[in-house]
Amino acid sequence: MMGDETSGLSVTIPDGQLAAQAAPLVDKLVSDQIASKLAAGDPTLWGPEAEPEASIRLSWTTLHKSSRPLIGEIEALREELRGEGVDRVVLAGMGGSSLAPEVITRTEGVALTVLDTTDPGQVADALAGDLTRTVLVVSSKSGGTVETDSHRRIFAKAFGEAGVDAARRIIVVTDPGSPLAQLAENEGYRKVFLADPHVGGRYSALTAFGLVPAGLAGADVARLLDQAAAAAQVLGGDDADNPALRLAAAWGAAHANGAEKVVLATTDSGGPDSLPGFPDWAEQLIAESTGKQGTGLLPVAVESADAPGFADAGADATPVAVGPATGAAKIATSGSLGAQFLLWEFATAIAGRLLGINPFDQPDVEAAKAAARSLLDNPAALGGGETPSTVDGAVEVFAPAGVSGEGTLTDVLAEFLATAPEHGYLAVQAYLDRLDDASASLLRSELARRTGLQTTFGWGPRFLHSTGQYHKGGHQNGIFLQITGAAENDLDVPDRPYTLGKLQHAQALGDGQVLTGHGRPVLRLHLTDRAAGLAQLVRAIQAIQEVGGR
Ligand SMILES: O=P(O)(O)OC[C@H]1O[C@](O)(CO)[C@@H](O)[C@@H]1O
Repeated sequence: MMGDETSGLSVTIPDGQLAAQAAPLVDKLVSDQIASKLAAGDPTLWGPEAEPEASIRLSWTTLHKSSRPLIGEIEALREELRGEGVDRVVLAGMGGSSLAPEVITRTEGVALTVLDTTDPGQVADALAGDLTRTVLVVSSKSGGTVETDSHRRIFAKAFGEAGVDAARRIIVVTDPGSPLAQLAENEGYRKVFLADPHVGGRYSALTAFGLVPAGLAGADVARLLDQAAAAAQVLGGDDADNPALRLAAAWGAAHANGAEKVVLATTDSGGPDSLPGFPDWAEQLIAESTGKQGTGLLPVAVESADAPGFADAGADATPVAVGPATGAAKIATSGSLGAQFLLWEFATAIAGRLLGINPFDQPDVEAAKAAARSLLDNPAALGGGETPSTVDGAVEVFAPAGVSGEGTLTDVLAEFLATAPEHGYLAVQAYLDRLDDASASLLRSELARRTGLQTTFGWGPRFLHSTGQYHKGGHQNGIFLQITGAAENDLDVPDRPYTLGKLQHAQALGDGQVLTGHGRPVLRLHLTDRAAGLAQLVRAIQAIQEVGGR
């Protein structure tokens, strides 16, 4: 039964100029009946080339109905597990297989341990929790994602060592017929939830990928579907007030004016409509959907509406508030989480039409995976062959061509940052532990403030399944600061010829190679002591006086 949720959805465009530029685009979308056609699953909206993919990717518009039967199954399993004293949920999944459950559980204040990392320390911390009370949800649409498979192997072994029957503690979410579905059957895993294969990973928030881990952790996932159901009624309407048409048109108009970055901040922090972490989810949706063929929208998730990048956004960026329109916001969206999931999905798919790209493929993601694989196959290329151009304290410098990489860390950074083109961007990519090395994320605002560049921050390899597509496929005006760190205690991946630390290192070097192949500058800073190196890095950034005359 449906709840009595109203969508409460709205998109406001406080910037008068942007609103005026978006209005004719909205009118055109209305007269072309794009909203109703999208809601009805019309695969022709993105042109003939995109049609084959679109025809198997549009079931997300009706998940508020088709996912309903899942709720009872999830609740029954949750009760069964609780009855056995199992109340700690660990989720192994990358990108679309973990970002939605993370934002759902954060919004509801429910505990979920998310593993979307290859950092040995972070995985070891998750293993150190009480395994007798733990259930592992292994989520992978393709069933072949190396990070997720590694987590499964490591946990299966650890359960066994703790005297826990691993097969009873592993729940799988995957697509029908995937290698993981087969493996789960062979291993006798407790339960397999098969998701709708006609929904891509980044549109899968309301499929089993979003609902199972969040529901097992205790989130009210039925309410989420009620919220989406109320929103669906509004979002499928060919009406100039349709919030998805307004959002897509505003992005499209801004992009046409050279503002290809959308800066995302939640602005109702702690309030009744607070959606903590929503920008991290939206980041994948927007970047993987639109960042291709040299165009796209670069999402820049920032700390708050007061943060550099949002408060002082220049002509190349549009600040978007998730929540009330505060400060410099040029666009603001509000509504419940279930409603906003659907709003942003509709808006992103429609923006894809305005930008002339297929919003359902991710043509450049595979390149980094292949580069990492080939490095793992050739261990000599991974280990120690490179010589740093400089070592400053706990930081080894590996500079790109054209940057001397000499002098102090501050000199190196200033020289590197000066390579950014006007209205380019800086991507900070930290292959570290996002809990123990959390202070690394502070580098984003420090660098944005000093450079005036739109600056993204991503944990590696998590961002490879999110903004990674855009960095290779989108507007080619980024510069890349990679941070890697020594792994104090590495972890073996059972029955694999590599450790987690080696995999993490290969992922960083592999993605660096691919970016370099695209002609992008990549500076890698390797921290031989993580805490000391991070502290040193903050001080070095604070000492930067001037970057390329900015
Ligand atoms: O669910 P899977 O198949 O493990 O993939 C995880 C993520 O990896 C990507 O394919 C990109 O690498 C995403 O689109 C997806 O959400």
